[in-house]
Amino acid sequence: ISEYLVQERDALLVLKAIFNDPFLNTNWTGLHCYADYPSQWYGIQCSHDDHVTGISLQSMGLTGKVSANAFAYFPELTLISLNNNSISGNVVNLSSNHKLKHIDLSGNRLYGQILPSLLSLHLLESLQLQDNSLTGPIPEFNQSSLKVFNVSNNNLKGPIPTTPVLQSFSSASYSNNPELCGPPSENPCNSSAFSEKYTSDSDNKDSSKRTCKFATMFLIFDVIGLVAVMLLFILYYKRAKKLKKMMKNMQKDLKEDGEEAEAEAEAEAEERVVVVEEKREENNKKKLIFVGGVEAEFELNDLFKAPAEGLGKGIFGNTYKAKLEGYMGVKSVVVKRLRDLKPLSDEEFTKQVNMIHEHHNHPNLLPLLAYYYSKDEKLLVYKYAENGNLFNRIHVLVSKYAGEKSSKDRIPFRWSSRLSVARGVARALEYLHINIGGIVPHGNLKSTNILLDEHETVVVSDYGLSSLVALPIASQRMVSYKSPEYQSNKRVSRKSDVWSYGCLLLELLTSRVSVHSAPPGINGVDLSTWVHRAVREEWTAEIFDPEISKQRSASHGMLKLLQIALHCCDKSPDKRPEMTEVVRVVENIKVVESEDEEDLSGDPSDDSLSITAPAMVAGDQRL
Ligand SMILES: Nc1ncnc2c1ncn2[C@@H]1O[C@H](COP(=O)(O)OP(=O)(O)OP(=O)(O)O)[C@@H](O)[C@H]1O
Repeated sequence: ISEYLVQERDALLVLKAIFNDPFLNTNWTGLHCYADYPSQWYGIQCSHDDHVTGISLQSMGLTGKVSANAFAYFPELTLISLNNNSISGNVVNLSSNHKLKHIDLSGNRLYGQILPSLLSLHLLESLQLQDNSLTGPIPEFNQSSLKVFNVSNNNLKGPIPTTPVLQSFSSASYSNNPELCGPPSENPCNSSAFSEKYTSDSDNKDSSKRTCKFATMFLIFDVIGLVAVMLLFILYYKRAKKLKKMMKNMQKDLKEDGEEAEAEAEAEAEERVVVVEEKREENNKKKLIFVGGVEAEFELNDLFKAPAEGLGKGIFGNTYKAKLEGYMGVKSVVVKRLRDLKPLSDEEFTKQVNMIHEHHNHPNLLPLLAYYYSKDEKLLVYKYAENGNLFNRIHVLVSKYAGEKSSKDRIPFRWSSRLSVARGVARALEYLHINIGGIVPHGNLKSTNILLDEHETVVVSDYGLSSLVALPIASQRMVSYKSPEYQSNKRVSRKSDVWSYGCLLLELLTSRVSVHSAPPGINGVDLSTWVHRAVREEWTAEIFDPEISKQRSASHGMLKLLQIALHCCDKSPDKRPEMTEVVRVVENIKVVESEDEEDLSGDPSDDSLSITAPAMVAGDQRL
């Protein structure tokens, strides 16, 4: 392979050593960046001639101090995205990466100044450095290509340069830098601490007087200093001879001592190796614990060695799909690397996990296969759900025909499939509410946690984990904590799960993303408010996803499900139904036999849904 590719591979290996991440340590093993074998270089994008073009390692809990030239050996790099890690060091020198278009280093622990060398990146389109500890002034960015810029939540100082490009961004791009001033920030430059440094004209006279005084004082100090240095020099000269003699003796002693010290250091290093070995052995002794009668078909090492694909980062940490080929029964498994948990002892963790697998035996709950616990690593291993999650099924378009890029569509998601999802989730939630104690049995019911297995059976994931999450994180990220009761009196209960179920039903019926469970970066709608508004403003026919609303024979069932959804979403928890009641009503909705019966006239205003829905929403929503 060419010298350049070797250089790039070596630079990746340096990064690997810096991050020292157990997953990357086992995954980054390729000879060099092959476009065809991305799994050997997780997060690395390669060009067709095998150069590194992108480094995309977001939210992986990476640590380590990145050196200034860590990226200098990737001349083809167009993207660096390391956001939401804990990487420290200065903002790296990227002046030799002329092709860079996107830099996202936000949410790390970077410090020091933003390097002016970034000004030489003429193709730069986005620069995101927010949520770090950067200091100093903002360089005068003026690349016309720059469309996204964010340096908020740092400690940057001084006036924002008046270049047209920097002035075109909103104040949000600069917020929370107390010593940054001038437009577009909301902090005027003549105020507060800033004014002391960048003095106004009226202060200039005073300051020049002060400068004069200081100059005289400095002159006196200089003279005194000079005399002192001369005296010291004479003293030094006198003692030099004595010192020379002492040095000679010392060198002799040192030589003898050095031999002894070397031997000591060697012994110390050997001792350290033994400790590390012992620790490694201790970890190895801890094995994957298989639960629920699952046969131990693979070991921890197999998981680490298996080709892995990142599925995403959730509230508990990163989730990977690992392909274990050659094992009977299980082909792919999902590994959740638990991070950001409440501090837990081995016993507490095991108790919680036992609670999960003791109750996993329900056809609509995703079974836990195994778990692993050590001080540094906590893993949960689940069965891989072949047909993905409900969020993607509802919202994501896929290529209709392989190879035809323009023809994109959704996998058909007919009324009967949606009804069976509503039923499966209701049954799973009822089971959790009846069988698992605790205040919030699920706590995070949303469409990315509803999975479809190889038989299209709906399985709910992430149950039994809510009590592992610390309250500040739970209140930011878990769906139950978005409920009206948590907003008003900071309390959640099983009824918060019922509310989440109502939101999920509305997502299922409308095919709109719910604001309460939208994945990061995706905007959603407050669906309950939106449905009520749709009725009030008489565009009721638009509530339902056209894909199902044209199945006219199912309209009664759809209205019934909408009624249940709104009842579950009632602002007052006491007025919401129990899940047992919900299951009863959802089970009673008739499955329409013929799915082909469609209203081909395409006139939505003629739909019975638009006549019945207002009465239902305005009137009694009880089940
Ligand atoms: N067993 C599984 N089979 C298939 N896909 C899964 C499985 N478990 C999780 N996923 C998918 O992997 C992705 C990441 O999951 P993860 O649970 O880490 O985060 P999340 O569901 O997006 O958020 P949260 O942690 O808040 O629930 C999601 O898209 C999820 O649907």
